[in-house]
Amino acid sequence: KPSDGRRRLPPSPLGLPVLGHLPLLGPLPHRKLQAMAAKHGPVMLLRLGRVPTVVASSAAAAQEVMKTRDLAFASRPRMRMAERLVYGRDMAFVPYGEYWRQARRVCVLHLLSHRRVLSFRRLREQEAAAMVDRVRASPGDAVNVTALIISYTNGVISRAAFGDEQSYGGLDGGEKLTKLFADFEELLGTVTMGDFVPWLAWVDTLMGLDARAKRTSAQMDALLERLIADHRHRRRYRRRREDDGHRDFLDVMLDVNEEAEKDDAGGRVVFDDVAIKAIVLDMFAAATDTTYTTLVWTMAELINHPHEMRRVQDEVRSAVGDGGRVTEDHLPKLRYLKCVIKETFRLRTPLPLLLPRETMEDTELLGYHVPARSRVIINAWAIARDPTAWERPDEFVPERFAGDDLTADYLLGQDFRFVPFGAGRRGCPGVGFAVPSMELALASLLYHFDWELPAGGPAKLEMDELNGLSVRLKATLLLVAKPWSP
Ligand code: HEM
Repeated sequence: KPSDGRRRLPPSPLGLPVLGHLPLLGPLPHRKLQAMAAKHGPVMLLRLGRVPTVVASSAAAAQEVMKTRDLAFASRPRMRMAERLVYGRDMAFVPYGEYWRQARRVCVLHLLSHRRVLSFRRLREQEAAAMVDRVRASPGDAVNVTALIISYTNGVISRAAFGDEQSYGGLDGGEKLTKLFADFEELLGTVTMGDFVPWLAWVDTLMGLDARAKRTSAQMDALLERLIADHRHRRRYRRRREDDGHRDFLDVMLDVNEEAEKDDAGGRVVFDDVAIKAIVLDMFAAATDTTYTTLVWTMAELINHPHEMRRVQDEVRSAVGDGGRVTEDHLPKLRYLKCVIKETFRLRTPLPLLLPRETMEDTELLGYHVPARSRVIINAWAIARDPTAWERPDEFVPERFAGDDLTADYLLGQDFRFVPFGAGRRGCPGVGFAVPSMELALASLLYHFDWELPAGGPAKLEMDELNGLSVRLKATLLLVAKPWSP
C-alpha cells in the first residue's frame, strides 16, 4: 500500500481472515469501537467482511466528514434489508444522486417544513392526552411505560403519515399493526451477513431472514396500497381538502405527484406509487424507533436521578399550574426539560453510529487517505462521551446545557461534540418533528404523575442496552404512577 506520506491510510487493528474486524464488534458495536479508538486513534480503518470501513471517533473527525468534506462523504452504502423493505427508492438509504436530491427536497419543503409540523399540533396533543388517560386507566400496580411510549409514538407518526380516518387496511390500529411495525423496524435494523461477505449471503437465508423480510414487506406493501387507494378515493370525491392543516404525508406526496404530472415533469423525478410508498415508509421508520427509544431512556435516567426528576416536575407544574393540561404553548418555558432531553441524547444517543455513509470519491480524513466507496461510520456516542471534550462525560448532568440557546436548538452542524442527528447534506431532516413530540409527551407524563420503581424490586434501574435499529433500554420499563394532586 502506498505510504509516501501523502496517501497514508488510517491505522488498522489486527483483524481476522475473511470476516476481518466484523467478529470483534460484538453485540454493542459503539462500545467496542470506542475501546478500539482509544487505542488506535480518532480515525481507524477496519475491514468488515469485504467492506473497507473508516470509523470517525472525535469531534474534529466528525466535522470533517459532515461539514468540511460533506459532499465526498454524502452517499450511503447499499443495504440489503433497506432494499427489500423500502424498495431501494426511499431517501435515507439511497445513494447520493438526483433521486435522493429530489426526494430530500420534497421531504424538507413539504413533509417536514415548520408549517407542516405545526399543523400536526392538535394531533400530538390528542395523543398525549390519550396516553395520560391510558395511565389513569391502567389496572394493577405497574405501568408498562415502554409500551405506553411506543403506542404514543406510533400514534403520532402514523396519523401524521397516513391520516386518521382509515382502518389501516383492516388492521384497525391495534395489536396486529403494532406487531407489523415492530417487525418492520427490527428487520430494518438487522445487519445481514450478505452485506459484508456476499458469498456468505446464504447464512441469511438459513437464518430465515430472507423469508421474514419477504413476509413483512408484503404485509406492509398491502397496507400502503390500501392506504393510497383510500386516499385517492377520498380525494376524488372531495377534490382537495380545503383545510391544509389536515393533510397527511400521503396526501402531500400525492399532491406533489399530481402537480409534476400536470407540468409534464419538466425533467423532474416523478414520484410514482413505489416512490411514495418508499418515502412515507422511510419517514415512519426514521421517526418511530428513534423517538420512542429516546423517550424511554429519558424516563429511565430520571428514575435513577430523583433530584433531576423533581426539578423537571417542578418546572412543568409551575408552568402549567394546578388542574391544567400541558399544551404546546407551555413548551418554550420548559428550559430544564429541554436540557434533560438533550442530555439523554448525549448519553444515550439512539443511533450511536448514526446511519452509515459512503465516500463518493477518494478523499481525506484528518490527513489520512480514504479511498472512494469506503463505508464510513461516525461514533457519535463515543464523541459525546469524549473525556477531552466533556466534563464528567459518563454522568447524567442536564445542567451542562443550561447556558445553550435552547430555543434555536439542535441546529445541526454547530457543535460537532454533539451530533445525535448527524449534520450536513445527509443530516436528519426530522428534528423539528421529533422535538415537540418528545417534549409534549415527557411534560405530560411528568405533570400528571409521580413515578416510582415497583416496591420490592431493585432500588435502581439496570441501564443495560439492546442493539436494534436504535440502541434501546434492554429492560421493559415498568413504573408505578401516582396521580399528582397539588
Ligand atoms: C429522536 C429522533 C431522531 C433521531 C435521533 C434521528 C437521527 C438521525 C440520524 C443520525 C440520521 C443520519 C444523519 C447523517 O447521516 O448525518 C437521520 C437521518 C434521517 N432522519 Fe432522523 N432522527 C430522528 C427523528 C426523525 C424524524 C421524526 C424523522 C421524520 C419524520 C426523521 C427522518 C430522517 C430521514 C428522512 C433521514 C435521512 C436523511 C438523508 O439520508 O438524507 N428522523 N436521522
